Amino acid sequence: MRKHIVAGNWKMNNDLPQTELLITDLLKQNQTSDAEVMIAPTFTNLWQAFESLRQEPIEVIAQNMHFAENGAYTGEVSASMLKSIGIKTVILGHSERRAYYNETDESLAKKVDAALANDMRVIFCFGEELADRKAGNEEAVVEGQIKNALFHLGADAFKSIVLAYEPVWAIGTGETASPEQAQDMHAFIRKTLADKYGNDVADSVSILYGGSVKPANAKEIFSKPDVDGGLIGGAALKAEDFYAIVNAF
Ligand SMILES: O=C(CO)COP(=O)(O)O
Repeated sequence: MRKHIVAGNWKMNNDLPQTELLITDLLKQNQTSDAEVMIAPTFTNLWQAFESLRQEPIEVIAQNMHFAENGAYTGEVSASMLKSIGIKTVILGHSERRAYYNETDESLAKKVDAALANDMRVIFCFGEELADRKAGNEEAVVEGQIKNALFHLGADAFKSIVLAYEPVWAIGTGETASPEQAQDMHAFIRKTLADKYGNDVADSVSILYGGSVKPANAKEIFSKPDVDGGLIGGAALKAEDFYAIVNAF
């Protein structure tokens, strides 16, 4: 059975007092589903969030990291630094990082290696832009992003990889992929994995959907057989909405 995962990507939202308030609200919610729940606050609040949730079934994860262990990389944070405060999972390759910070398949491959070398789990994000979909190139784009950043790995490494399909045109726009579009792409991703690594690996990797998931559409999206969870942006900033999504499984 693949794990169901619902992860909240808080992006550059919530200062420390707001982070504490939202965590207090999250802890008032009731979980009725089997999903693993994660939140990704910004770097400055990771330690506080981790401490507040140490005994709770909510994992605190990071939004990004550098591929180097340490050195002259002003403004960056390494895997071992994250690990030293208890963080075990990192989001890599978010489309905002690709678009605004020049992250490429090549730099992401190095980040994935650094995370795995530090025994961290990776939520690897990818997805096509609107122009790609309009041109009918969405599968080729997604396949390229996965192959270039991940296909140097051995099959065993996929125990520590979660995939997150986030079509860029659906992020923060209010426009979601239809449940059928999400299912079609997730099935294609699983087939791409199966062709390279075999069915055992393909069937064991959780594939999350991200892009304007809301309480109103989560149930239908999560009902699709190849959708194993969600990476949630805007709706993760309200505890009731986030748990309505967590409980949509
Ligand atoms: O980018 C996302 C999660 O990483 C999705 O953001 P929204 O849910 O705000 O569309």
